[in-house]
Amino acid sequence: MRSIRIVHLGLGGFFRAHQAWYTGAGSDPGEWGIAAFTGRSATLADALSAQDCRYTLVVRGPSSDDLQVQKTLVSAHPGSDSATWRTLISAQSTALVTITMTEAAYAPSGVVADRLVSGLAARRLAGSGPLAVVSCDNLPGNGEVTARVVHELAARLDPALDEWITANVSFVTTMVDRITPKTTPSDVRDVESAGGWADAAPVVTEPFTEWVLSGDFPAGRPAWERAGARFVDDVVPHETRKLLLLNGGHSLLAYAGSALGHETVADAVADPVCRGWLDDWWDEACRHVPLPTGELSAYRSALLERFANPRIRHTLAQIAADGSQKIPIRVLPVLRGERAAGRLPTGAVRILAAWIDHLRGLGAPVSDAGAQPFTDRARSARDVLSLLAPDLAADDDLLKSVESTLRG
Ligand SMILES: NC(=O)c1ccc[n+]([C@@H]2O[C@H](COP(=O)([O-])OP(=O)(O)OC[C@H]3O[C@@H](n4cnc5c(N)ncnc54)[C@H](O)[C@@H]3O)[C@@H](O)[C@H]2O)c1
Ligand SMILES: O=P(O)(O)OC[C@@H](O)[C@@H](O)[C@H](O)[C@H](O)CO
Repeated sequence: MRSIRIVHLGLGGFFRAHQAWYTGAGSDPGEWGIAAFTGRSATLADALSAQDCRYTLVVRGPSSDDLQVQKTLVSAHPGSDSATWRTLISAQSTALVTITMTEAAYAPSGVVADRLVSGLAARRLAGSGPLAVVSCDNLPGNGEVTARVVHELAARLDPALDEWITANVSFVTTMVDRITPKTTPSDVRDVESAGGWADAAPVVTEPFTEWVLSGDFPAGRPAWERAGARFVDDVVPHETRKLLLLNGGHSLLAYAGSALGHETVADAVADPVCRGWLDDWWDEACRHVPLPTGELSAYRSALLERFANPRIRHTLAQIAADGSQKIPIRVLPVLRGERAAGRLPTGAVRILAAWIDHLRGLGAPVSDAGAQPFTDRARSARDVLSLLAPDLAADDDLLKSVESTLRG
């Protein structure tokens, strides 16, 4: 019998390639079972439930696949099943809540705050004691952000609950990394012919994986370090490296690469023009990552190989989504740092200009719930900048550089 010790919010591809894989590799069979909830729809929960929650993880290298059937998922639920959510969070055996919901879900009173506060209120009433909440989204200080939105909502609804959360809930900050594109119908067909069973919900991921965590686990945790996870006092240097170099590089390719007609990350990095742009960006970004130069050079080389993996079809359209949430995290810190140092960073400017071009209709389509105020202003780079980063809007040299880089 697989007992549920972890409840996950945001049942998608990444959670199944990353946290679920670490949990399977870092614990004995049946020891740390996971119950997972989708954001909204029942489709994936139903598909997984129909196959006893097992699924194939396809670890796709540049020349071959390694298929591994994953068994740590015990139950899968639609996000709308809030009664089961509260019951599972309230269970004494539950030690961890993990989250992969996208950046946009961490808005004040947004879905992450709402679900966590309702679950934690039920746990408090059940007297089930402390647990850890582990955010695995691409946000700087994701543990602190989660704590902030949860405390804000709880304090407004019930100050006694807020006090209980302070005393009982540990918010762990993590850097997560494993490139995991959306599963396609052809992935499903390939897994059926190679794996020998009709898996309706396989996940394709790259061989590389990284997880760096900082925080307390008052009710215990799997031995994730057995699978290579690292526990550190300070996640910041690791997350800055990853968010600026990997995610910032992805955003560059998503906007500037798709405007050149490229469809995937691998297509874009095979184009010497995009490669040159990536180098410009990485040269600038590296100046703002507090890690030794040698470490950054090695990371850049490895990253280029990962991006170039021709068998991983990571679409630029998927990465381009939610730019209004991602640009401030992935690009603005470098832009601000470079301007403060008196430099005009062409790599960062290119990402900003390419994002404005994307808002104007060039390249990947806009898919972003927060885009409207920016698309309304997209004809004026000054207006976009004023809304995005009011502190930079009066910087005429920067503005001129953005305007002269625009294509649309
Ligand atoms: N895919 C990757 O390579 C990768 C790598 C590192 C980190 N991540 C993080 O994991 C997140 C999820 O990635 P994924 O590939 O699993 O995506 P996915 O689309 O497969 O799954 C995301 C889940 O969250 C839900 N969701 C998303 N936004 C929501 C919202 N605003 N409200 C309610 N539900 C919402 C979706 O319905 C789905 O259940 C990313 O946004 C990122 O923060 C992904
Ligand atoms: O997942 P998002 O939407 O935050 O960003 C898209 C990609 O940049 C991202 O998913 C990377 O593939 C990932 O962060 C690699 O670990």
